[in-house]
Amino acid sequence: MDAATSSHVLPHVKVSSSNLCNLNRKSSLCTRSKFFTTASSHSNEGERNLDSHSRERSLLSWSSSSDDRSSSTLGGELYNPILKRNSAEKMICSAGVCTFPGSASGSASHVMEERIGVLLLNLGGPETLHDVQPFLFNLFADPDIIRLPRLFRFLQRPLAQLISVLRAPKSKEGYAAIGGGSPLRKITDDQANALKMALEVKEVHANVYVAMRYWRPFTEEAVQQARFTFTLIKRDRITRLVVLPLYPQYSISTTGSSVRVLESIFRKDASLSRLPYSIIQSWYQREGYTKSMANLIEKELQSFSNPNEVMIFFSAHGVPVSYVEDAGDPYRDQMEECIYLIMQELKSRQINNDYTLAYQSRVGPVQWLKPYTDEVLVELGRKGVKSLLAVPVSFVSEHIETLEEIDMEYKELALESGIESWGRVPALGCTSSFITDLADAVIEALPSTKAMLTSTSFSEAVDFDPAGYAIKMFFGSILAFVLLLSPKVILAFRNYML
Ligand SMILES: C=CC1=C(C)c2cc3[nH]c(cc4nc(cc5[nH]c(cc1n2)c(C)c5CCC(=O)O)C(CCC(=O)O)=C4C)c(C)c3C=C
Ligand SMILES: [Fe+2]
Repeated sequence: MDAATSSHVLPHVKVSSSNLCNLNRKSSLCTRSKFFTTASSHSNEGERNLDSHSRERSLLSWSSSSDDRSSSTLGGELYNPILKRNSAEKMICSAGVCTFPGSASGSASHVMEERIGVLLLNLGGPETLHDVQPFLFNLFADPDIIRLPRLFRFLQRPLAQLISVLRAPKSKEGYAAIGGGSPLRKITDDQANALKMALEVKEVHANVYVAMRYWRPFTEEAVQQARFTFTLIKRDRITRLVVLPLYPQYSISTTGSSVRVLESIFRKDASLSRLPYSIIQSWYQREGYTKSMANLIEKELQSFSNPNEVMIFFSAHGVPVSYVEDAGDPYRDQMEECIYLIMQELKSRQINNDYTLAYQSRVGPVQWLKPYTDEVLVELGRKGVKSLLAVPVSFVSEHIETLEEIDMEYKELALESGIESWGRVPALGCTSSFITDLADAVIEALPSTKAMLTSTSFSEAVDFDPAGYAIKMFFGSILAFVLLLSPKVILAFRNYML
């Protein structure tokens, strides 16, 4: 994982948890009455089995009960949005410092200080052409990208080396065509800053961090790079973390992979394993996202001479079919639901265009999700479709697959196939309605943060590896025995030699 950071130290504000709520609402945040998110505090809930029923779907609502009025140690008037998860569980924020019942420091007798962190997870991309092959190596060395049977896992890295070397020339061409590198890091950093600002507007002061899965400017190993981010999270003494993958839909190959690495780091680190955190597994179903996408589509349709006749062409990054059919990846289901929700939103605005969904960017010899974007474009041209609006839907930043694959390759193919008018919806990037909604998602996820482990002893117990312990004990005993006897052994040896 790569780590770019945008760290702003939280104000040191202490609030007594017995002096909590003075609900003087100043923000639009508090006008919402109902919404839901898909936040989970356990990755294993999310990693392999994330159909819409098994995911934790929590209905949250804002409360403005006057019972919660009080003053804080800061004095003066406070703004305290209270987030209710259920009647027993409340998050209370004051001047950016939030209190949560059930947290170790949250008992009424404690004066506590919460430092909120948000960790954005993204894929990362090579920043120069020189980075392309090592970036591809990191990608293909990921067992969630090339899924080898356990028995053949030892081949993962040699295979990654081979494939990355073979793929690099084609990838380099693509990156060269978009200016010599991926724009992903800059866009993600901008999104991190925008999210921080959006949270500030809602009076939630948070540090926002970025962790990339496969690249950053330094050529370190993924896990070491991630450790860099976590060092910052520890340095900033974050007490509550919301993990927000920048993928609207969950896939084993994206969110699943990043979360797997993140949790393995947490598991091995005593202080991180006690940090309450919550993972927003997917957020394609949020109104803020679907409305923002619909806004972009509506706007772009206006650039056609006959907006009603334009085919809306959703193009999603594909995954191998085996992910969905064998490993239970919810990606396809979520993608279809996502398109449905966006279209519902458009229909509510009397936009009833034809639409279709296809999958792009397949790599390698296996079957990927169908239909394939290139084949559908040719088919649509053959059927007489004249105007087409491409909508990239699996990612919220511009990247090689929008800037090169869609804007260049697919556009050319479409025009060759008989499509006369071509348009493309930009990626959401820092669109304010979208970022504001991500801020809401973060706030909604705060009450469900939960530490991996809760006590030192338990942490030590989980770190305990019986096989390793037995080996260490065995060799340790031999060493101790030798050391104990060594003067005698040396003496005996000397006697023998002399
Ligand atoms: C939802 C988004 C993505 C899914 C799902 C996904 C799966 C996936 N990708 C590959 C192989 C490659 N991906 C590459 C680049 C790339 N992939 C995504 C997103 C998803 N990938 C993004 C945003 C990017 C671009 C980053 C950038 O630099 O701009 C590449 C490298 C580019 C290329 O050579 O085409 C490869 C290779 C697999 C195998 C996979 C699922 C198993
Ligand atoms: Fe990809």
